[in-house]
Amino acid sequence: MTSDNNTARPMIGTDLAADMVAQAAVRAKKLQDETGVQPCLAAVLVGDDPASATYVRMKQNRSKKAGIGSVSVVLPASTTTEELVAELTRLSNDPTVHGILLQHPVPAQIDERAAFEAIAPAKDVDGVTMHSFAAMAFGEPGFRSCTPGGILRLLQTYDVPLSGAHAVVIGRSPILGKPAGMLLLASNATVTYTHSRTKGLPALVRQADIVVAAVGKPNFVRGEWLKPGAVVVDAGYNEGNVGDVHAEEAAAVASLLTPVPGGVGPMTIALLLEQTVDAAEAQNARS
Ligand SMILES: Nc1nc2c(c(=O)[nH]1)N[C@@H](CN(C=O)c1ccc(C(=O)N[C@@H](CCC(=O)O)C(=O)O)cc1)CN2
Repeated sequence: MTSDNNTARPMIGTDLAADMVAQAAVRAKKLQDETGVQPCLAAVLVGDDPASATYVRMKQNRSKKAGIGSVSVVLPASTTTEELVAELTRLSNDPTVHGILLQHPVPAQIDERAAFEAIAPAKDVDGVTMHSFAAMAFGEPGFRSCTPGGILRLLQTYDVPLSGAHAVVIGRSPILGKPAGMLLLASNATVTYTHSRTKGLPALVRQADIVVAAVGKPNFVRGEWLKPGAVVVDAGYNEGNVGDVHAEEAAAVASLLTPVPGGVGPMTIALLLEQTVDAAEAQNARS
């Protein structure tokens, strides 16, 4: 239950992410010491969107701290689908590269799905290909889409009961809302997907034990939409470090709430690095 002066407990991603990166660093060093192979992540950025450039830089800085090599490919905003596919195919065939990430979004003229599919499944450490999505949907081992995978880790670490819980996911993007719902379903939650054309959204959200907001609109989810005691995951990364949930209002109603910044964001990068080491280990074992 909550009261007028309820304050939700923050579900902090920073510390957990730091632990994950530290563990990835230990594994990266072990692989390098034993085989001479340093895990390597290639980041592909198309165009000059400042936020995307910042996220790529953050991924590369944290890779470096974890002893993971990084290769950066920056392509002009005028890049065609064919040119991007050719670059991703080249990286897929490069034996010194173990993981590939294509920063989303790409400029409008590019067929983003075609580009994602040019990433070899064995190097899809960002979990964006149909191969990875299918493995996740069937509960098979494979790379998970990083933000949804990070959200699940956070919920598990904070002992949030998932089995039988009603989770409402707001947003249906292929790298966030859709896979987040599938992972919750695999943990036996009852999942309601909602999106821009959903009618009566506040009433649906009010039924949720767990809310995942992945809609890309600052302060979209209001406190009055929430059931008292709900667990609220804010996966928004809007300009100015503002989430999709009105944090102050939500804190007065929710039992657990991810902060922005410091919640889901760091978990996204930590899972990317963990999966890059997974990929390097697997490719080394095969060679
Ligand atoms: N190919 C991908 N593209 C995008 C993804 C993704 O997972 N794969 N996710 C988002 C953006 N994103 C990573 O790319 C991302 C956004 C925010 C953060 C983060 O850690 N934010 C910090 C605050 C940032 C700051 O301090 O400046 C936080 O929340 O604490 C990480 C990753 C879209 N594109």
